[in-house]
This record gives sequence, C-alpha cells and structure tokens, in this order.
Amino acid sequence: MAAGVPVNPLEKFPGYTFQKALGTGAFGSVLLYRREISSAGPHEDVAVKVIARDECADFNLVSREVHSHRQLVHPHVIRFKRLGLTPDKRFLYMIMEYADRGDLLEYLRRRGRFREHEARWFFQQLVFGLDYCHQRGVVNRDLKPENLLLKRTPDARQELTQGDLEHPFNLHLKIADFGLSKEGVHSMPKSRVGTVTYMAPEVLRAGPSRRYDGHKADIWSAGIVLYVMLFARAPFDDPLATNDKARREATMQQILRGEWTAPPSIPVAPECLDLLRGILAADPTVRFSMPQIMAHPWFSVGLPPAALTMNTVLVRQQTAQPPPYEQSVEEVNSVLAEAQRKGPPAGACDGGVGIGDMTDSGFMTMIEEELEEEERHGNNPYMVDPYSHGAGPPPGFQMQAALPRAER
Ligand SMILES: Nc1ncnc2c1ncn2[C@@H]1O[C@H](COP(=O)(O)OP(=O)(O)OP(=O)(O)O)[C@@H](O)[C@H]1O
Repeated sequence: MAAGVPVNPLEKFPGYTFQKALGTGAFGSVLLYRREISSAGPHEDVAVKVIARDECADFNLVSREVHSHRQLVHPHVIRFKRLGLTPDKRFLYMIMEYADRGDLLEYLRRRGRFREHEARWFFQQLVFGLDYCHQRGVVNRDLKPENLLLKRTPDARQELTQGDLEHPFNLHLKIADFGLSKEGVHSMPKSRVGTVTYMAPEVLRAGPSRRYDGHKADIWSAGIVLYVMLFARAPFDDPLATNDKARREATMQQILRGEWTAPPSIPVAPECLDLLRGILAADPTVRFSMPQIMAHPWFSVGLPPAALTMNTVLVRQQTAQPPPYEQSVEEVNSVLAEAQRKGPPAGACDGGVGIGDMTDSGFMTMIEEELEEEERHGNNPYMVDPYSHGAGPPPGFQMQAALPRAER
C-alpha cells in the first residue's frame, strides 16, 4: 500500500465493500472493491486506484491519464468508470474494470514461455486493443507486460470445474495504465517516456528538436512484448552486466544499434520471425504499421475476416454516438479542478516513487517534462541517473533472467 493511503478509503460510500489491496504503482495504490449494482443482488468487482492529493500527485499526469482512458471503450482496454474525491478530500480515486487474473508478466512467470499459438492469441488481442486506442487518437507510450492485465472470459467462469482455467484461451488481455499516454494533437510526442526495455530506438534519441511518432513507438513495444512471450527473455538486454545501471546502458546501446536475434534453441515459424523483423525494425519509417501487422499471415491465423474491420466500425459508431460513459466530462473536470485546489495534505510520501524513479522492470520511466528540463540545462537526458532522486536501487534488486520485476 502506498504511504498514507488508508486501508479502506471508500468506507463511507454506500454500496462499496473493500475486498483487498491489489498493488502499488508509481502514483498510488490499487484496491479491489465489490460494488452493488442493485441492493437486490447483482454486484461487480471494480479496481479502485487511489492517489494522495498531496505533493506526490502530479496532476498533469493524472489528468492526462483520466482524459485518455475515459474515452476508450473496447474489449481489450480496461474500462475507466469514474473519478472522485474521498469524502475527506484527501484522496483522488479512479474506479476501473477489474481484471481478475493479474498481469501478463506474472502469468508468464507462472507458466513459462508461451507456445506460438498462445503468444499469437495474446498478441492479436494486444494489437486490436492498441489499434483501437490509436484510432481514437490515444498513444499509450508505456506498453509492457506489467500493464497488460488478464481477465477470465465469461465462459471460463461458467466452467469452473472444467479443464485448465488458466489456459491462455480462457483469458482476455486488456491494456491498462494510460498514465503516460497522449491524445490527439500531441500524437507526435517529442519526448522520451516509457520503460527502457520496451522503448523504441527513436524514443531513446528523441529530444525537443527530435520528435517521434508515438504510434510507431507503441508498435515497437508491442513487438517486444511478442518477443518476450515467445522466448521468455527480452531481445535487448545484457544479463551479465555487473550492475543495474550498466545493464540499462548496455540495453539502450543494443536498442540503438537495433541488433537482435531469436534464440536458436527455441524454433518458431519463419512467418513469425518475419513479423518480428517487420515490427522490430529500428527505422520507424520502414517498421510495420497496424494494417501491415493485421494483414500478416502469422497474425491473421484463426481470425474471422470481420475481426479486421471491427475497430474501424466501432470507432465510427462511437464517434457518431458516444458510448455510455458513467460520468460526464464536466463532472470529471470538476473533480480534477477541486483536486488541484489547495486542500488537506494526505500525509508524507515516503514511497520515494516520484518521477524518474525505478519502475517494475528496474529501469527508469522517463517523464517528458523532466527530460526537457534536463536538456534545457545542457544535459543529455539519455544519461539521466535513475538514482539521482535519492531512491537508490531497490534493496536486493536483482534482475531475474529475462522478466524482471523489482520488489517495491
Ligand atoms: N484494473 C485492474 N485490475 C486488476 N489489477 C489492477 C488493475 N489496475 C492495476 N492493477 C494492479 O495494481 C497494481 C498497481 O497498478 P498501477 O497501475 O498503479 O501501477 P503499475 O502499472 O504497477 O505501475 P506504474 O503506474 O508505476 O506504471 C499492479 O500490480 C496492477 O497489476
């Protein structure tokens, strides 16, 4: 639980019953609640992200996350439901759809690398979710297995005693975490954000005078996710580096050189390698676009033809008639405005997890404003030391072979 976040911040809310804490991120804690839909019976489980309203909260990021996320209504995107302030006004909360099977990284750890058709199943879902976000004008910029959540399909729930419920085909993948996303006119961001392992070369090279196309950068990250699912290791990495900083530097250099290979000990179909080569092309102008990925023979196996046009139809419908949002944009803006006004502090932020600190993967999440500030001071933001914010490397931090998640 993030520092200062009460055990049950919604305790005064009728109809909400606290279940358990789900985890802690850079900007708050996520809690599981059961919400009554009607007093007679039906209920739904929701994930509630709680963010302290003190100096730990960066309202630009929160506002960006909420506005990007709110408008995305798709089977492969976690649904945003509502934003509010706790009755004591000390915490912002964001109510979202709950994904009950954890994240893709944990799942990979539990199950080991996926077989090709299993990796394809998740990759297809990721691509459909991402393509939808792009068509709605939102680039994610932080795609990684930790931000891809899994939820049992409704059928799987009905067959509780049947077979392997943890089988990939019983799981739906949903993109979560739009904290680093950008919308519309900003879709050519000029900054580097995201987690190094999943960052495209042009993102590492970006600067105030060097913009990059966030769509192509997201496609690169999706390609890294596919590689990780197939081979249970990252394509760019130096596991033998003596320390985390050296490892990060080596990873960045490898990404910039754009050199990667598939482990010969794990054979995959030539079409699969062809797709990976198209996506992990260092030059974003020749990198596969969404339509190229969707038309690729490895990708389209098992898909009904209608699947390929589903997003275009959905986006057209949602543009003509906005989907039923739980909360109007005016209500969201008024919560954000109230949250930004001076109010009672929510308590000390001893989590040390401010901008620029270590992420799950032990790499730094680089936030644009900070990087631009670095450049204004003549520093190379590429060289920003993730430990310079006083956090230091997490105690006992050690990357596992390929799929690291540091203890918080
Ligand atoms: N909708 C959700 N359903 C189920 N679990 C969730 C949901 N949203 C977040 N979680 C879990 O809660 C934890 C914290 O999530 P959060 O989005 O705050 O941070 P993060 O993605 O881990 O980190 P960061 O925000 O620093 O990238 C994660 O372990 C995540 O898997």
